[in-house]
Amino acid sequence: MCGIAGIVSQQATVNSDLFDALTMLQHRGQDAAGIITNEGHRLYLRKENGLVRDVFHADDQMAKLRGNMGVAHVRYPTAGTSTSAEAQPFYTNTPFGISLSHNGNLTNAEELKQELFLEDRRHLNTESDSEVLLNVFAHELLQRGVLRLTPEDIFAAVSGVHLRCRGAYACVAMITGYGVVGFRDPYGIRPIVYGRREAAKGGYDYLIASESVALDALGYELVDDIAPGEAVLITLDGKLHKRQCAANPIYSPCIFEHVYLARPDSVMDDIYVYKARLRMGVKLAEKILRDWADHDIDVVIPIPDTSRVAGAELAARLGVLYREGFIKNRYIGRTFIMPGQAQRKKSVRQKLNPVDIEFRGKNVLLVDDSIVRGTTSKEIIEMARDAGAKKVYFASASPPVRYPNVYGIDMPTSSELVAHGRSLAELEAMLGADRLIYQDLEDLIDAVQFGNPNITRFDCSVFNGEYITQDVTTEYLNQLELFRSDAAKAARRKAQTVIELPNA
Ligand SMILES: O=P(O)(O)OC[C@H]1O[C@H](OP(=O)(O)OP(=O)(O)O)[C@H](O)[C@@H]1O
Ligand SMILES: NC(=O)CC[C@H](N)C(=O)O
Ligand SMILES: [Mg+2]
Repeated sequence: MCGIAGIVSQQATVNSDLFDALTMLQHRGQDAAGIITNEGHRLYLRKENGLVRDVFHADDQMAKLRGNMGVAHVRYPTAGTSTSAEAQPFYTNTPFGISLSHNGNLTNAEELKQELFLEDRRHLNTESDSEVLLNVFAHELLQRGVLRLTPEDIFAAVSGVHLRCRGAYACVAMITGYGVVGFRDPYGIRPIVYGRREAAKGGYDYLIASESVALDALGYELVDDIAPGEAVLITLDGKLHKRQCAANPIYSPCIFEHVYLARPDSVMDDIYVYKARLRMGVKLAEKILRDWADHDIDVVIPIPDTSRVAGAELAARLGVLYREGFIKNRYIGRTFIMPGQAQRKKSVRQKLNPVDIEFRGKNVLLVDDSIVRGTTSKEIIEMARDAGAKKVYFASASPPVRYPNVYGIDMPTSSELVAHGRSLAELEAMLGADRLIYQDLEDLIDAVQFGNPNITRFDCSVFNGEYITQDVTTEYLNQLELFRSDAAKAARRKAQTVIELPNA
């Protein structure tokens, strides 16, 4: 769930707008950030590990990113390694000079790598699936055999990508001297929207981004989502062209965006994330009232940040006090998307501190949006007890996360998921809760789908193990586990002795 952005502007420079867009998307990736811009025949790139504000810390670095068109990225790795060489945007020089930012994860990257080497004669320099995707797009464009591009050529190349790539991809690609194209896989697994802003000298500036919050902050009005399989091209002269490039697109966005990944103030696929989270709170309250009518909950306490919206509504519907019993240190990032378990565990205690008067002698219901590895819930339950709570109940606004994600969330290993293979009673004991309540999957789907009944299915694979692309075999999952478990990643980090050749 990286964050991507692309701008074609009628003004002179896009560097600060891309920086601002990335800052609005920081919650989607904390590992690395990058911006590439284009002026005339030249490209200007800066990418590095770190948060947006650290990567672009000096004014002169920003000033060097020249031009009125560019694409940008914040990374949360799901493939390859987390070295700066795999930070994005990626660049390839043939044909035309193409730069690409990708959110998602390809499920056939290994086969494509072979094809690219053996048949297309293209060189890949990293383990990143995004570099694979870029080279497939580049090869498809090269196959057009033209010197002067037209929108038709770009759309044909995107169609070619849809035929060859499987998995999740929401992308922005910049073709040097020509324009920026945004496209989305035929299932629309990861989000991507576009908007426009009137330019001072006439016409429009266009911004394509992962979430609408990026548009809000920069004064762009949301035009639409890019539909599954669709491509939206903005040429340097400010013209917009769009086309459905997939033969059989099927809207199936990832439901976990609404649970945790996205900001609540984003609207994606016409669904207001904030409202979806309120409805998750309503559904959870209904379940508690249904199954545990004589509950003795004194106070509902959310686990900041993401569960706040659902938690407040849950408390209101139960008619129970809602209190901010945990105070969050605003300088610690999101723990779930941190790279290693040791760092995640330490961060929970650094990040959240209890206000003990809200716990002392009370039966508290702690609410979180999800329980994934159990890092947060286990620590928090212990902290609530230490703060003097009489009973500690725990509710999750989503169902148990039991299966790996292969579409751009780094949950590759079922054994790392606390709910995998465990019953409710086992989980209660393991996490140390007096009672554990999970949202039912049908209720979660209802809560999200209510915002846009036209979407008839969601990717819920982390909850039900059904992978909508239908190409995810046990063998693939085993390979993924071997390569991307916390232990495997740590070993690779240690063994990394090669001097990097940054892409571009
Ligand atoms: O079971 P776990 O493996 O701990 O993962 C789940 C937790 O991680 C996320 O919080 P995070 O700190 O990433 O971000 P937030 O501040 O947006 O809630 C999520 O909101 C849960 O609190
Ligand atoms: N989370 C993502 O979208 C990751 C994008 C890409 N697979 C990478 O690892 O860089
Ligand atoms: Mg959280």
